[in-house]
Parts: sequence; C-alpha cells; structure tokens
Amino acid sequence: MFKKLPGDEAHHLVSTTPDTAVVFRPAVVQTPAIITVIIFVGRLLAGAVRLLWRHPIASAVVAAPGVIWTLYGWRVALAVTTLPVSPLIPWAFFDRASFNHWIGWRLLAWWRLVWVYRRHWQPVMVISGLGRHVRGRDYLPRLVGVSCTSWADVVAVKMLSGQAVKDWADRTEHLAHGFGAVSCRVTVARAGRLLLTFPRCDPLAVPLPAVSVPETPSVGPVEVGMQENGQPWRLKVHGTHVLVAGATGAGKGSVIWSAIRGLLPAVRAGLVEHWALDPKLMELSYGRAIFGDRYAASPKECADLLDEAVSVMQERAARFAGVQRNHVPTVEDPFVLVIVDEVAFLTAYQSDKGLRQRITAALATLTTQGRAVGVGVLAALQDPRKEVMNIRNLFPDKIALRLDESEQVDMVLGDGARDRGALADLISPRPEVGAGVGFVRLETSLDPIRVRAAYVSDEDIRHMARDSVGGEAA
Ligand SMILES: Nc1ncnc2c1ncn2[C@@H]1O[C@H](COP(=O)(O)OP(=O)(O)OP(=O)(O)O)[C@@H](O)[C@H]1O
Repeated sequence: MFKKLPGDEAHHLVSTTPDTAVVFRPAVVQTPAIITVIIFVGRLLAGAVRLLWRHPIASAVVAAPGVIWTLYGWRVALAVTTLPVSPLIPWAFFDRASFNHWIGWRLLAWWRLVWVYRRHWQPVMVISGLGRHVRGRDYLPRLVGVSCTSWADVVAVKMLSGQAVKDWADRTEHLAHGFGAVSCRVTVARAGRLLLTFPRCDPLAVPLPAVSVPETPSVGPVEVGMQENGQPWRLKVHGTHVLVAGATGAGKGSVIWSAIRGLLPAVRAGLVEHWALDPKLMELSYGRAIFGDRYAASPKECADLLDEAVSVMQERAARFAGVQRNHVPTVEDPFVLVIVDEVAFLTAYQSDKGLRQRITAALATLTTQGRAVGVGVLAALQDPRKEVMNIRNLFPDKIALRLDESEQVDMVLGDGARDRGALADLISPRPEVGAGVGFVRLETSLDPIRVRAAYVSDEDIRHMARDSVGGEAA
C-alpha cells in the first residue's frame, strides 16, 4: 500500500538533488493476526462451498467413502468403492473403443482440465497477452470446457469482449508451450467462442502403407491417406483441379500415386483415364504401363499431350452445351485426369519460350474450363512462388506438404492459413516422420487439416503397372 499524495502536492515537490527520483516511503499498516486468520478461514469456506456448488457429484463421490468408513468401518467403505468400479475393468480391457467413448475420454478430459488447463490458465493468459491486468484485477478469457479425443485435447474458450480471432492465432506458440503441447490450432466455434486443439500425440508420425485398391470403380473422392483425427483422407479429383506443393523430398509422389491407385478400378471399368506428364522422367515413368500411350516426358510431347486434352475438353464442351452442366463419367466420356509431375519444369524453367507459352496456355485453359466437362489436373510443384507458377490460383484445391519458408504456406493455402495452424514449414525433413505429411483445406471449412498420404512403394507401383497391363490384355 502506498501513501497517497494529492496530485497538486506531487506537482509542487522540489528535489534538492537534481536527476534523483523522488521516493515515496510506503506506509506500513500492521494487520492484527486474528483478522488475517478470519479472512483466511472465510476464503477457505467460500472455496469449499463453491466446489460443492460447481461439482456436486464429484464432491459426493469423494466424500461418500470417508463418511461410510467413519460410520461402518474400512471394509464396507472398500467394498462400496470397488464394487461399482469393478465391471469397468473388463469393459476397458475387452472393448477399449466404447469404454473410451463413454468413460475414458471424459475422465481424461476432467483430469486435463483440472491439472493442465485450469492450473496454468491465468499465467498463460497473462503472459501471452490474451488476458488483461487492469487496476489490480485480472480479466481473463473464460475456459469453458475441455474434451479429449484419442490424439488431442479440445479446449473451448470464450474470448474477452473485443478480442479478435487473430489475437489468438498470433499466439498459438505461446499457448502450445504454455500448456505443454507441441502445437495449437485455433478454430472458430461461433461468435466469441473458440476451440483450441492441443495434440497430445501424433497419429501421423509413422508412415502409412498404401491404401488397398478399392473393390468398386469410383471417380472419388479417393482415399489417399489419413487425417490427424484418424479418419481417412479422401481427395476429390473429379470436378476440381489439385495442386500439390512441397519441397524436394516432401512426398508429393505419394499423393499422386495414392490418387492414381484409388482410381485404378475406375480406369479398368473405362470410367477414368490417366494422362501423365513426366518432365523429370523420374516419378511417373516408374509406372509407365499404367498410362499406355498417354504418357509424355519431353517438353514437346508434354505440350502435344496437353493440347490433346484441351481438344477433348473443347469437343465435349461443344457437345454438352445446353444439354448438361456437369460431367458424369461414362465409357464414352471418361473422366480424364491429367497428372503433371513438377509443373514448373514446363511453365517456368522451360527454355523454349514458344513451348512454355503453349504449355501455360493449355494448363490455364484446362484449369479454367475442364472441371465441368470431366477433365481434371493434378499437378505437383516444388516452389509455389508466383514467378514460378503464375496460374497456381486456378487450382481450387491445394495441398501444402513440407515447405521451405513460412511465407510459402499462405501462398499455397491462402491468407491466414499458417496463423490458423498450417505449419507446413515446420514439418520434419526426415522422410520417415515428415514425408507425405501436409495440410489441406477442405471445402467445408477454412481451417487447415493435417494429413498424411499413404506411401505407395516401388513394389506397389510395379504391381499396379503389372495389373493394369494384365487387365488390358484380359
Ligand atoms: N507418404 C510417405 N510416407 C513415408 N515416406 C515417404 C512418403 N512419401 C515419400 N516418402 C519417402 O520420402 C522420399 C521422398 O519422396 P518423394 O520422392 O515422393 O518426394 P517428392 O516430393 O516427390 O520429391 P522430389 O520433388 O524431389 O521428387 C521417398 O524416397 C520415400 O522414401
């Protein structure tokens, strides 16, 4: 407590030693011990009443054994406490999934709420700058609740009035480290309410084997890997165009090959055709037999193949005009998926200006007009800068695998994607941990989803090529 001086007096103070701060001596008030004790006991009682009021069931569960012990002895108390819990043990052993669904995750959520989030809430909010300390009072965002899934804690928060989502998105690192997680993602639940996702473990840390080839022909969405929440990652290829961006070794090949693999039954049924452009001669050449004569490697061949795709597109557009607005794959008009490995080889690094312009024009035509007539483009790209790929915005769906620089994340996924947790520049460069890992934005949500593509090995590709040759021969 500081002795208060009226403002006028402070103005008229004259220091006899210039450049020396005026020091106000605090007035010390001795509080009688009895008052301190009364305040302490009062707070204790108020806390106990608040606890009973807020958590009546939990309090009863804890207090009941003590009461029974006192009244009937410890044997009865032990029997009463263990009997209701005993059926849970076999349940947890034999049907872990349903046990976790009904009991396990709720218990864990309660524990994480008490032990991690409520305990650290005040210091983390104040130090990260999300809470305010005004005239001795803390104004903190409200911790609404915690729920747990198999891999993450989801914390519901009510923001302080006047706060913006960006205030939180800018502090994901503070929040993650403050609550002992490796990362934090911010999602808007509704006006003023956020969901913060703190991963507890990483289900994508180990490589995924190739997804088995589907039984029935389908043009997608094709299962190409797994989402962070354990759900399959299904990639839409029909009715869109997809750009896969990632540094060298990021695993672009695994996305492309998983998509090709998932469409194989539809290829055999004649509903899909894969057209491959392989300017690096490394990736797609491995399964060359899958593409038949729709395979091009030299820039001239690539330009010719793209022009052919444009012709197919224009012929269909002329036929469909006024008859149908969307493409339905049939044997007569199959879905054509034009697959381009390292598209910048053809658009930016191509020394022949004439070919470069031809290829860029054909790609731009396909990506602007091909969707509705059943011609899609799936392209891989190492460097997403505009100078390298000036038509990248013509691809409605983009996937950001490991990127070299943080600025590249928003170039691929759109403004604000990195702030919302798409930390593609922090994906591990170790192939076993980070290859095929990336972020996507699904149509239904602005929030980026972390995914991992399944790894289609050389052996898998050999099988696929052999089967497609066998299939054709049959
Ligand atoms: N989904 C995946 N899961 C695990 N490991 C993978 C996966 N995809 C690729 N890898 C490993 O990472 C290595 C690099 O992958 P890949 O060649 O597909 O990357 P890329 O992005 O196509 O690179 P580049 O642009 O240089 O061709 C592969 O040799 C493989 O061992």
